[in-house]
Amino acid sequence: MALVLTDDKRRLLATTGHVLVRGGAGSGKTTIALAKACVDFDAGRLGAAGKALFLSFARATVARVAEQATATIGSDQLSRIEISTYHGFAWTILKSHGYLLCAKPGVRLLLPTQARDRLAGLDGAARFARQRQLFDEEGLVAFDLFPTLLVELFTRLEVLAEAYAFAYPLIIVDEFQDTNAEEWKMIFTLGQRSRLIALGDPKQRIYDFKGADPRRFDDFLAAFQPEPFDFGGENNRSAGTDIIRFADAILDGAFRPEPYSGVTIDRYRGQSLRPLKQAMLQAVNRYRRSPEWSVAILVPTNALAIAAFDYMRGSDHGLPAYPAEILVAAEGPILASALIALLLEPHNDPHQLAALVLEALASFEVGRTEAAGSTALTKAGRLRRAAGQVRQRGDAGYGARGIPTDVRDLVGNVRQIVLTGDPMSDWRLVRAALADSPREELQHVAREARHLRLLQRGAQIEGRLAEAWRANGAYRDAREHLAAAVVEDQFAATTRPHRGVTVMTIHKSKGKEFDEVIVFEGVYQRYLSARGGDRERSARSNLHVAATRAKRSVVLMTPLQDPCSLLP
Ligand SMILES: Nc1ncnc2c1ncn2[C@@H]1O[C@H](COP(=O)(O)OP(=O)(O)OP(=O)(O)O)[C@@H](O)[C@H]1O
Repeated sequence: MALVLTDDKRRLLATTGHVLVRGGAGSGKTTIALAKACVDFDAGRLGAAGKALFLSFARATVARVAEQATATIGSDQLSRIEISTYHGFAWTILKSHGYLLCAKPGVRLLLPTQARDRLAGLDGAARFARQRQLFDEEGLVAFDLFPTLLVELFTRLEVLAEAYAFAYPLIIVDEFQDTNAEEWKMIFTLGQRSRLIALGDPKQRIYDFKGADPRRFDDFLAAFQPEPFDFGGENNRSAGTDIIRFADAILDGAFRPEPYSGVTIDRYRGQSLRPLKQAMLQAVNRYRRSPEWSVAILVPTNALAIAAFDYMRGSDHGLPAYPAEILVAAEGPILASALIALLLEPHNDPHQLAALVLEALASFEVGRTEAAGSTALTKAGRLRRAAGQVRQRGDAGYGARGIPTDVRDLVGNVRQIVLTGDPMSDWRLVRAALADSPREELQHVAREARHLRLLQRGAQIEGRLAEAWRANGAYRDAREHLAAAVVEDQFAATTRPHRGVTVMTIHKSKGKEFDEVIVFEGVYQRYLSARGGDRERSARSNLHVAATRAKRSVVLMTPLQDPCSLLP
């Protein structure tokens, strides 16, 4: 790619202080920031050993940026640019120095699945207080606590802050519009010693519910007096189309009467996913002969993403199976897999195992969705009490019927299984035992566990289990092995950029780009959940982000029987 430089972009490359870059989707913010890092390196502004640090939220964004960088930047320059997620960067520091802030000799990550369990039912200040308590007393670090702890560490240990500033004299903060108050404090702290380049697009703010705030740009201007740049409507991603014009019109509803090139609105009939699959197959057909291409299916909810993914890969509805990939929050599958791992481990006492299964079921109930409702919390409480009964009273603790007795039967059946030492087939045997249970809750676990492949670490988990078997002739510590692989997965610096067809939620698509984007809503899983106020603003921003991911064309699908009112 030959870099096209406007006068403004040239001026940016020559700055020596803090910089704020605003600009629409695809206006080239990421690209110019990387070019700036190279210019600073060449001009000796990074010092003898300093690097430019590029911080982003999503791992796939990082992957795309890295790939882009590799294609356009020399290897000596590239070695002086470090690309990471905000979380990955903070964790690198906290895992080695976090213990200095708490009473424990070391710190451990509180995985999102565990966090959902241990923080269930808590909101706002109460949730934060509990996270703090888990850190202070147990050395457990929740993701939400990362920025706060990093600020504390750098404030108390100036020498550490100095060392990191020496290593990273230039820090580029991407997707600045979506930073919350704690993340902003972290950026503020980093900016006391390093030069900052903040990149953001107010129109792409889609994390209000996690504390993103429209005033963030003013905060930055006031705190750092950066040189401001605005690349406004420059469009490098979908040049030659009207995609950006259309996406901007989604924000205020002011659509023009003429059609928008590159944009199709498809009001589909019926309630099934068939029209979506047909649209996907048509898109694939258009790109079949290109060596590399990407099509994204973007949907409003996690559940719809999983349903669409299964539908794309299945063929029982008469359309050919297509090998799509998926990108969703994997908490449900991870918790389900933890339960299978537990059943794979050697246990002498069946009652102890049954109690652990009941507790794992409780964790699954509260942790598989983003925020557990009161029914799930009550049910989990009941399961935990049942686990206590079984532990205390053995056989007499199961009661006459209900989940505990089905768990007892499950444990009995699993103990009959002769494990082979081949992790994949043993895993499937245990999963089948769950699927065969008459109890819906246990069948649900089996269904969720099928989606463990959503995690990039399947092969690694298998390798670790195989090693455990070789060493012990049993899957000792299977849960630990699974957890270790999940931790690595959380911070895997570069997942590959997407090729072929990928299904994901709109939120997951932030910062990415694809040749073609199909945005789809079901009859019940809607883009817009309620008219007016914040809900409507956020639905408009989501659709804006979704549409602007496309390089060549975007198809927006909505049910004919009740079309989305935000579309023209
Ligand atoms: N100056 C430029 N010259 C040529 N191509 C460019 C230039 N800037 C960006 N591009 C291309 O345009 C596309 C979008 O650029 P980039 O990802 O930097 O935009 P962005 O503003 O960061 O987008 P978003 O906010 O949507 O993440 C990329 O494919 C990139 O290679």
